[in-house]
Amino acid sequence: MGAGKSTIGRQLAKALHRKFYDSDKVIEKRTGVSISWIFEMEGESGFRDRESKAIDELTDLKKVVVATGGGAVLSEQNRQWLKTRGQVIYLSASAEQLYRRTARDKKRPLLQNTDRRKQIENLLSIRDPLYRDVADIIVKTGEQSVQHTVNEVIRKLKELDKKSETHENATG
Ligand SMILES: Nc1ncnc2c1ncn2[C@@H]1O[C@H](COP(=O)(O)OP(=O)(O)O)[C@@H](O)[C@H]1O
Ligand SMILES: O=C(O)C1=C[C@@H](OP(=O)(O)O)[C@@H](O)[C@H](O)C1
Ligand SMILES: [Mg+2]
Repeated sequence: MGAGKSTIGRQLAKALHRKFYDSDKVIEKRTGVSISWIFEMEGESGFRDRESKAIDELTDLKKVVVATGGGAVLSEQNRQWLKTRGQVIYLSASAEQLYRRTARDKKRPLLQNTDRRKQIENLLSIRDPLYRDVADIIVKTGEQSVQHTVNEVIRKLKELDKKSETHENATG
């Protein structure tokens, strides 16, 4: 949360002339209520079920950019879909950066009414290995501008394409 998936994802899609989908927004549009409301009515597990359905559908589309929610990697099935159906970008950030970027947040239920700093550190320590497990590329998001980070993602995606071309040529 606060790494920049929604912000960078939207700009990346623009730059690549692809359609953009944010799984949280898809869920909100579909249900007509907010993510917070879903957490309140159905608990986290109800939200995760809806999220998984959205991830399945969105990762099945071709030539799109998808931003997931930060907890999507908790599901083994979601990780499998992400790994096998597309290229996964891990936008990594320090706990301190995530803390600062979510300072005024009221929309992320997991960050409300809690020691936000501890919660971010805790979630990051559980999730960082999962993000690394699914990621094809990792891009650090620090103090740089959104545009800078988008350019960095595009550069690394090109590198990845080159690598897979070389591999294909070598293996026939
Ligand atoms: N690379 C970045 N540099 C500075 N601020 C950023 C960056 N990415 C996102 N932000 C800011 O951080 C906040 C959270 O970003 P968001 O895209 O909602 O993250 P996520 O979808 O990963 O939770 C937004 O206010 C956004 O403008
Ligand atoms: O990390 C999480 O578990 C969550 C992250 C949120 O999305 P962002 O990562 O876009 O904030 C949203 O899916 C929900 O509040 C749960
Ligand atoms: Mg988001």
